[in-house]
Amino acid sequence: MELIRGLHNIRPHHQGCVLTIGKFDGVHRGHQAVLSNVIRKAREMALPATVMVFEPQPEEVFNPEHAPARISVLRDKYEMLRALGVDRLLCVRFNRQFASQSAQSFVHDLLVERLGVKFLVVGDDFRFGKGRQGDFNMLLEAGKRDGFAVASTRSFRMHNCRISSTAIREALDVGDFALAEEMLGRPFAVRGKVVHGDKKGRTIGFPTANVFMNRCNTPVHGVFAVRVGVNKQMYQGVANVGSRPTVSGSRTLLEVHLFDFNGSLYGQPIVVYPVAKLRDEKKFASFEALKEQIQLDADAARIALTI
Ligand SMILES: Cc1cc2nc3c(=O)[nH]c(=O)nc-3n(C[C@H](O)[C@H](O)[C@H](O)COP(=O)(O)O)c2cc1C
Ligand SMILES: Nc1ncnc2c1ncn2[C@@H]1O[C@H](COP(=O)(O)OP(=O)(O)O)[C@@H](O)[C@H]1O
Repeated sequence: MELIRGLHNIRPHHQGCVLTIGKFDGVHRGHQAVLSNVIRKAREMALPATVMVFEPQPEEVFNPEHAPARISVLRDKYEMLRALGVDRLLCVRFNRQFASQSAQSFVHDLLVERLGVKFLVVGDDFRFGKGRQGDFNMLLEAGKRDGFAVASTRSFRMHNCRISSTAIREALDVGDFALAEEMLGRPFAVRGKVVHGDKKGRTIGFPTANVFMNRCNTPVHGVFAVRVGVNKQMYQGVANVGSRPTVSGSRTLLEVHLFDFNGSLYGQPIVVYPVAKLRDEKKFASFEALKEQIQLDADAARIALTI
């Protein structure tokens, strides 16, 4: 899959595509259904299946305090789209200047002139351009004029519920990882590289591999029983996602203690699968009290992992 990073990297040979535009946060089963239609159409028309995403996402620019947590960071999205068979990922840098262009110019200058779209798939509630003035009907009109077809996606339902990134975030928030997995079509995971911390964990018998959380914004918070993939091996463990109020931490970290493991993980990529939520993070009166609680968490995690 080709990654086109920014509009300035679109070249004349990128003319002609079957295109879909969206956030694709989580690349869940609803997204997967849309993408498989895009790919089928692209193969039929002998054109590249192209996905346009915005980075950062519009809410993160306009309303950063209230932007929803990401289910998948761009890197994970890239991997999943590639695995599904998408040919090109166009990642548009979203900022106020980009957002201020008119709906007409977005369609005509970008979609038609530069990308040469022949078939466009968007949700029927898709809005775009300055003041969100562009909508599905405007795309249909433009398509008649400029020679491209437009199709809308229908909601993908499961147990009579619409699968959505919001529904998945809600499931993750309450620790319903089985439901999140059903909607995602794979288990939810947090990935990252192990960084150095304060070296306090080892002094209480719980060394923890620390991973920075992207954008300090994650859909899971608290203490979890987890499975951890390191170097093609799976371990069990207990993890905390939070800001560590007891030791006056600030930025959000994932910290994971692996059971029955003794070695160095610094610099290694790890993948952490939460299995059960044990409790919320809290501030303890002393580090000693926190240590006692972590021992209880570890015991509870071992039990949760055997069920
Ligand atoms: C299972 C588990 C639960 C934790 N719960 C909390 C908590 O409730 N509150 C808190 O302030 N820190 C919590 N922590 C974070 C500890 O403060 C942290 O692991 C310790 O300070 C060691 O940090 P270091 O890895 O940077 O040395 C938890 C850590 C683990 C592994
Ligand atoms: N069972 C284990 N679980 C997690 N990390 C471990 C384990 N055993 C050894 N380590 C190593 O110890 C480091 C964590 O020790 P810690 O004292 O908490 O230091 P830091 O503050 O740098 O995370 C990990 O990054 C990893 O390299």
